[in-house]
Amino acid sequence: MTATDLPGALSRLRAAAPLVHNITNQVVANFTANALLAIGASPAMVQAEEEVEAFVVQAAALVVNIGTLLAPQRRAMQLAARRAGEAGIPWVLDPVAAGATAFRRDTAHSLLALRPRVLRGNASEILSLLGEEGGGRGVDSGAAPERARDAARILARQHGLVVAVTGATDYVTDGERMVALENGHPMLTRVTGTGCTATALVGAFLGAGLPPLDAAVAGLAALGVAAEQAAEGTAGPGSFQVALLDRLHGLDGATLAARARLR
Ligand SMILES: Nc1ncnc2c1ncn2[C@@H]1O[C@H](COP(=O)(O)OP(=O)(O)OP(=O)(O)O)[C@@H](O)[C@H]1O
Ligand SMILES: Cc1ncsc1CCO
Ligand SMILES: [Mg+2]
Repeated sequence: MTATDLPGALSRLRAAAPLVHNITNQVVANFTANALLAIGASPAMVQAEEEVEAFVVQAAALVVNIGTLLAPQRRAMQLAARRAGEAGIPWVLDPVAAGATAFRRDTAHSLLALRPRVLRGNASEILSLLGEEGGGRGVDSGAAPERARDAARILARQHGLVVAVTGATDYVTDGERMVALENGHPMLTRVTGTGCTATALVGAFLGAGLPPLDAAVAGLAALGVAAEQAAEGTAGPGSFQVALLDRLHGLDGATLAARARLR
């Protein structure tokens, strides 16, 4: 995956308009649904354990995010992830605050065992999944993404998936290749749920049929470039958040390729 592949990835997403099934947290449900619509996907937030298996098979991809985890929701996540695996529907895991409590840690590990195609977290979350001290504070990272690069590579190999660690620089690895992305803007840390949005966008590219590494790079690049554009001339987090939706909607392939800083 190089910057020149990004326009094709974006057109593919918009042509497919994939139905993305989200089981996510109550903080970001509205914003991530809007971000998915803005980029050209079709979001649905469906989390009752009674219906997630019947729903997920209608979707192109599943996004699982443990941000405001409750026991019934955890059961729904496990049911949906297992069914997605059986049906060959790709899914992405966001292990929000995985190191903070045993409940989150155990849930994240049980979901990892169900083989998501992509795991996306901040550095503290990725470190904690490998049993290392990640220094997280609640949902926020206390470590630089560079510290979690090795952990990401090991987790990717152990579980046979793609791991994306986000921060000032994002790193995406399948255990062999390592792509670094230098897009984004500090304002992304002043609005809640931008990591969750990154995860959902990765889900949209998975749903468009991209291979996991390409989907992760495309999702993070799209968010990073849209955020840079959104930050131009906004006064603070409120207007930035609104501008981010506008920029995801207006994002074009040529601009994405020109502004993406991949190495
Ligand atoms: N200092 C920074 N400069 C530029 N971009 C950043 C910076 N920090 C984070 N980002 C970007 O912000 C987005 C969210 O990443 P982050 O690592 O903050 O996720 P997170 O901690 O899971 O967030 P949340 O829990 O609020 O959803 C990513 O696209 C990342 O590249
Ligand atoms: C603030 C917050 N608390 C639980 S999930 C969430 C959204 C960012 O991860
Ligand atoms: Mg997060």
